[in-house]
Amino acid sequence: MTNFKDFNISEDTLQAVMAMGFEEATPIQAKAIPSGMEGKDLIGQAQTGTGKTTAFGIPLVEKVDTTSGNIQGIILAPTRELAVQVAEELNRIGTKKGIFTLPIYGGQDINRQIKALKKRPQIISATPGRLLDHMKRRTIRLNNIHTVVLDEADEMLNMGFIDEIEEILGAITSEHQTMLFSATMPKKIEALAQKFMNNPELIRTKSKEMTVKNIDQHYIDVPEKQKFDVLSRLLDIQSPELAIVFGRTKKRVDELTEGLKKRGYSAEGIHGDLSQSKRDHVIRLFKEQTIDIMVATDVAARGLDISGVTHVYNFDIPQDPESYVHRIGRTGRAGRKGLSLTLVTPREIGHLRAIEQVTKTKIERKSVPTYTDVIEGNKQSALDQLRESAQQEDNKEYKTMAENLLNDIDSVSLVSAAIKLLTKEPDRTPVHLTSIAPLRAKKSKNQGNRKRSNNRGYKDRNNKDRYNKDRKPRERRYNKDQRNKNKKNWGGKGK
Ligand SMILES: Nc1ncnc2c1ncn2[C@@H]1O[C@H](COP(=O)(O)OP(=O)(O)OP(=O)(O)O)[C@@H](O)[C@H]1O
Ligand SMILES: [Mg+2]
Repeated sequence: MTNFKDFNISEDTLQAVMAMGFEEATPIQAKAIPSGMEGKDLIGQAQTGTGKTTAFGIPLVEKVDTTSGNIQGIILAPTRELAVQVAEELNRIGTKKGIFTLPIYGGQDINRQIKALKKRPQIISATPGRLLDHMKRRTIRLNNIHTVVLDEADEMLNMGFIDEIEEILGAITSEHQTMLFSATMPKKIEALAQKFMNNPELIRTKSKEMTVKNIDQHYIDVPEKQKFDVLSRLLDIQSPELAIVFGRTKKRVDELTEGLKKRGYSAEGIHGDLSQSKRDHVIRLFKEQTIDIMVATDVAARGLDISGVTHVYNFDIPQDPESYVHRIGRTGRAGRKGLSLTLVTPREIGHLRAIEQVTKTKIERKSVPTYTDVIEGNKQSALDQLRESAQQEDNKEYKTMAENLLNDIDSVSLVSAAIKLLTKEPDRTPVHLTSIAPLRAKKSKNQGNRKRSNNRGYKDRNNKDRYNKDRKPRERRYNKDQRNKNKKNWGGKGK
């Protein structure tokens, strides 16, 4: 066990970290903070949700010269939301020292960013494209950089950001420390490390599996055409507090979101074709728990730390094991429990096995929940609801009516009728999704090098806002209490 006091860090930073509620350092923090503070180049790999941000955040903040208003540290992140989140965490760590981290990302008005830059941030947390834009306009200069962090380094390569990254790293001529962090470090990272790092120390936390143990991982073998009904049933039975549903393409995410709304769930979608304001709005609704379900492409697979996500559903099996690891890693963070469920069509079983092999995890098979399972669940919910209500004191005004009724009808018949009335019928509103082809298993060594593909939802162009911003999410058909029960077999999270 390592306490933050054991690191040789300033009182200000120590206090800031205490205020964040951290007591002990996580294993990656215990290893990476001392090396990082020595100024070594390092590659840090640790499972999702284990505190990598603070692992690089503390050494970075500690190195900043507070008497200077120059930009001294750069963090590169693959998505805008992650750049923002990392900046927020760095601002918490640096608050006592008075260190300001500014997020810089595409989709936000560049003039607004130029204005914010006048406040002299010492650290920038950026997506590569927009940072380059500022470098070209000379609104950001990198001549005083002493620390560079690549968060989710492998994903930035996957997304085809290699040219941008090389251009940015090549432009930093001052002596600097470079740190790479991710839960997955495929081999292709080595080339980047060799080119831009100085004898990097490889820091890995010991564990056989690539995924955290506190996520129960399941899959269901189901034909493509039945997937949506199965997802609806799972949502009814498991009644997740907060769930992310991953779909393969932007179109898929749009269709899934509409389908879920049609059936009365409170869901919103997020992908790279939406305007930044819409993306921000959806993330906010989800964080505030105004909506229960966020439907997303892989744009939300990496790094996002939203507390309270209990369930991750892979409506479509992820493209590769790395994507699987990161997607399911949106739950089970900071030691909490989580559940993931992947829908796999019969021809994709080989692909699932490949994921199991690379991640060294066993994904447990579950059978397709039946319509009867849902009804049984709803009956149980109705019963629990009745029981709870009966125990409350505020039913007095109904007592005379009840007594009169009981004079005419026997009590068993009466209670049976009440349960029947309270039992919700599952919503079977027809929903049509465009079919997509199954994914084929591929060897892990051929993975990666994906071009920045339209399907993965990262492109900044075509920012169409397909949703009416003012439209409120529809009320979910079942209230949470009703759906909270009967999840023993399904690992639901009742309150
Ligand atoms: N020492 C600690 N004690 C308790 N909680 C911590 C500690 N360090 C970080 N956390 C919390 O753990 C959560 C996950 O941290 P973080 O987002 O840095 O994980 P990560 O390893 O970067 O995950 P990912 O691979 O998904 O990006 C955050 O909510 C963070 O505040
Ligand atoms: Mg992270």
